[in-house]
Amino acid sequence: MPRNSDLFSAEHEQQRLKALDAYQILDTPEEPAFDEIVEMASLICDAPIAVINFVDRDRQWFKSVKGLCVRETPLDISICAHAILQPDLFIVPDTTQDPRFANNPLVTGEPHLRFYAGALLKSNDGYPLGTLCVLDYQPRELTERQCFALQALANQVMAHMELIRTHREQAGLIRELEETRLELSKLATTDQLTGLLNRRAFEHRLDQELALIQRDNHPASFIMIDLDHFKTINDTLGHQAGDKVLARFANLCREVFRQADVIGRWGGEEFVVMLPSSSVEEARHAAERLHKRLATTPMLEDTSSPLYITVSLGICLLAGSSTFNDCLYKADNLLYQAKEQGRDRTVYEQPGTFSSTSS
Ligand SMILES: Nc1nc2c(ncn2[C@@H]2O[C@H](COP(=O)(O)OP(=O)(O)OP(=O)(O)O)[C@@H](O)[C@H]2O)c(=O)[nH]1
Repeated sequence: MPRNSDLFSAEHEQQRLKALDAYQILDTPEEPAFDEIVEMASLICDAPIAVINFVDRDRQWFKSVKGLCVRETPLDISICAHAILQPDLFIVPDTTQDPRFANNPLVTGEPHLRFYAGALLKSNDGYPLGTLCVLDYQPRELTERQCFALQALANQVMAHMELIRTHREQAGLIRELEETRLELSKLATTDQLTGLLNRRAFEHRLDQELALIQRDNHPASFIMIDLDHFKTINDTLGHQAGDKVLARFANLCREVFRQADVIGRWGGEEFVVMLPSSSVEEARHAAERLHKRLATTPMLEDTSSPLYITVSLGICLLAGSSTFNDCLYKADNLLYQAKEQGRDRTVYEQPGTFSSTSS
């Protein structure tokens, strides 16, 4: 809460302007709620001019105004700038008789203001932000009841501004919560090292695809991929290098497979891909692309010699009659065969038999 002795200090002025900025009221459009208060002030005080006005850095700005056709005036001719330095209602019965205002251009020229009464608009931490004021073209006074009403209306202006501020802050909090929720849901579905879907999210996506397949009967293909001799990479180059390889491999998969294909990290050095509306033959083509790319793309380049890897794959059909576990079992079996047959190859399901292609 500012002390009276602080009222003229530069530091107090800085704090006051900060308090004003916090309401984000300056240069906002006219609003009926404020216009009605101004209308009531004019009516109750029987004054032709009424203004809700805020004292800014080098201007006074009118949120709502009746009886004048401007929305701001320079600070050096502002009567309100004097009003906000007073602790209470500021009344100038006759401006021509007050040495502070007798030469003010608003008094000596248009609109020839003669009477001023301003009630403080105070922030909730006590800073005077502006006034609700009434003005007249002739010298006069306000009754005690009018003074009371003017201050009560000024308090209503501030109560309304507090409400707007609280709404804005709440909206900001809701936005932040939503962002956090999205972030958390991304974390819950993403494998941190590779940025691919994690096992749980992949399973969920595959269940959805199975439900679709059961409806429209367009089978998908499922690929299980395992990096060959990955343990050797960890053992010879370290776990960190192993991590780099996994991340690089995930990026390569993103490039090799189509946008519509769903790629996940099943765990360790095992990856899974679901290719919607694709035959095993189509999946096999994608697998070939992967083998070829791996043969020409080093996974690590900052080693003594560039590191290339190979992978083994199992491909099966994901048909409407399958369950996820059937499919997993089949693909795992096919992958096992690929390893058994010497690695760096794809074994794929053919009706009734399993077939293998070596890369
Ligand atoms: N760097 C790293 N290594 C991992 C991660 N997850 C699993 N591994 C390692 O992956 C290796 C897998 O080894 P194995 O299951 O023996 O398989 P492999 O060496 O690839 O041999 P084959 O699959 O038979 O070709 C183990 O050494 C695990 O510690 C990981 O997130 N980062």
